[in-house]
Amino acid sequence: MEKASALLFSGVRVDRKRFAREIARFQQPKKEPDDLEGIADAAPEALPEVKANKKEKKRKRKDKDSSDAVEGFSVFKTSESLSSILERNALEATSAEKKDVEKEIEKASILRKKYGIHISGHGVPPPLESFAELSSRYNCKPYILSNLSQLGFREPTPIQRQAIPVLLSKRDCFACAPTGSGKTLAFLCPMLMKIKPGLKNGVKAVVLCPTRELAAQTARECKKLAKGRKFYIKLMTKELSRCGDFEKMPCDVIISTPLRLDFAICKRKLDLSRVKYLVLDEADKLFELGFVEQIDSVVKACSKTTVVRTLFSATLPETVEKLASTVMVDAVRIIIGRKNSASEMIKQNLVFAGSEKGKLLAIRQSFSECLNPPVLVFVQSKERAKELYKELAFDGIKVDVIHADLSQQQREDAVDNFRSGKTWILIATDVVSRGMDFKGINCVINYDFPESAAAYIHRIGRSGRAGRPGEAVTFFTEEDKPFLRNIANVMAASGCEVPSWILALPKLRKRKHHPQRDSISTIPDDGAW
Ligand SMILES: Nc1ncnc2c1ncn2[C@@H]1O[C@H](COP(=O)(O)OP(=O)(O)OP(=O)(O)O)[C@@H](O)[C@H]1O
Repeated sequence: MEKASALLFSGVRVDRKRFAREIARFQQPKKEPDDLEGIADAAPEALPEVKANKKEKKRKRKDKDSSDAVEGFSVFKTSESLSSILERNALEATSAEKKDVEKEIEKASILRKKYGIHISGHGVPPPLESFAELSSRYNCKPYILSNLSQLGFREPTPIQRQAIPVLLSKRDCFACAPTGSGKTLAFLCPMLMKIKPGLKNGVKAVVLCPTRELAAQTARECKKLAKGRKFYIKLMTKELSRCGDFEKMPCDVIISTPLRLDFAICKRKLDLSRVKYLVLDEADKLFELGFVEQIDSVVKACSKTTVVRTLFSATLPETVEKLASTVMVDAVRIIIGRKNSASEMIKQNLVFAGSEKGKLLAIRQSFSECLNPPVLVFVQSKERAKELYKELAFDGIKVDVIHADLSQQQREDAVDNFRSGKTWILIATDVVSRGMDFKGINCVINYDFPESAAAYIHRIGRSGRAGRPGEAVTFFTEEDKPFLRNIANVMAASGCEVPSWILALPKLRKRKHHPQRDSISTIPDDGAW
């Protein structure tokens, strides 16, 4: 991660000469009563960071949007929240006004408690009580409310209640909420409310996702929410990134993987200097080494001083927060429930299968006894995905497979067929473990033990979405045993029963588990058949 940190944002710097006056202003000591609010509401593990943040220099951006592009990140921004109004008007406010504001703060605090919302950062705007507040508080255009209603979304989910007001007040934001809890809408809704459609001003918003499938899904969701307004929402396809004429093409929102966007920036001169809104979805994945250079390039290209940067994921390790905080300005941190935990809607089980052969027997037996499609089966590599597919297809089950060796069209078909019910069982590598919203998956089977607790949380999070119940079964063999504890901790934290001997296993320093496994085959290795 250190190497990543050195590489990432290496080109970023603030023009100190140019912003000398502002820097001097913000270096002056300033009373911050709102931090107390953050501490009171913060999740227990967030507290040390809140304290640490207090010691940091507070940076603010200019009040008004400015199209001035600087190389690097800037600097000033003010959010007009209740708490900052309280601070500003402390002296003049009448006692009646003060009481009103105090009441509002208390109301916000009660709402946060009710929905398990933990925040840190100063001057955090109160959560939404309902979607109707989008218009009463933020002047939301009717088309968005009408689209929300058509999508059947009656109430905001907890992450939407808090993240939408934070992003509408133009604050940078780290958001961590369970899988299937509506994070996509939490960043798309304020994004569409904040930008204006039209040919002028080029690209206004960028959403980065780690896989093409997730980028395509997010683009579709964005179009649904934007229905009725003439937004140009572009999914960055391979063809577009290689041949797109971005100077002529109207484009308000780009949704892309890092590689394709970086390619378009470098080779097709895609101009992102007027982007107002940058989302890194599945941020912890994007901050892994393979993506770092491309993320750096995109972040630098989004050079508008007032760009709002936001990171979303169901798992946000501290290392990622630390790295990202070097580029975030005056950010708000939102955690729903417990940080880095699995959705409580999923019933989780561990199954000892002994050996690789035992796993094949166990999955066959479970499908023959009770197959309740749709079922998603994860394996650790594309080779193993192909092997398991051969075995199960031979059993005459409606099974399909998805992995990185397939063409784009084959991957899209696999996803579509699974969504439409043509495929009952989808065997997959981790290409679809994050973000994919396959509605109504009944069971996720971790045929191969996941490489980490984070991978486990995302994989099983393909079921139990949007308040529906789900189930997850994880096979383990002798060689997986030393890694059981990490997963068992996640299970216990979300209320599942775990045998005590597993929780008593020694802690492991090694985080990732990628064992060499025997191939998946019914044919014995000794060739006796
Ligand atoms: N307010 C809402 N009311 C009801 N359903 C909602 C609401 N917001 C989103 N949903 C639905 O919840 C499901 C999960 O949403 P989404 O895919 O955004 O989850 P997520 O938190 O991003 O999950 P992941 O961490 O796996 O990416 C989707 O089917 C979405 O349509």
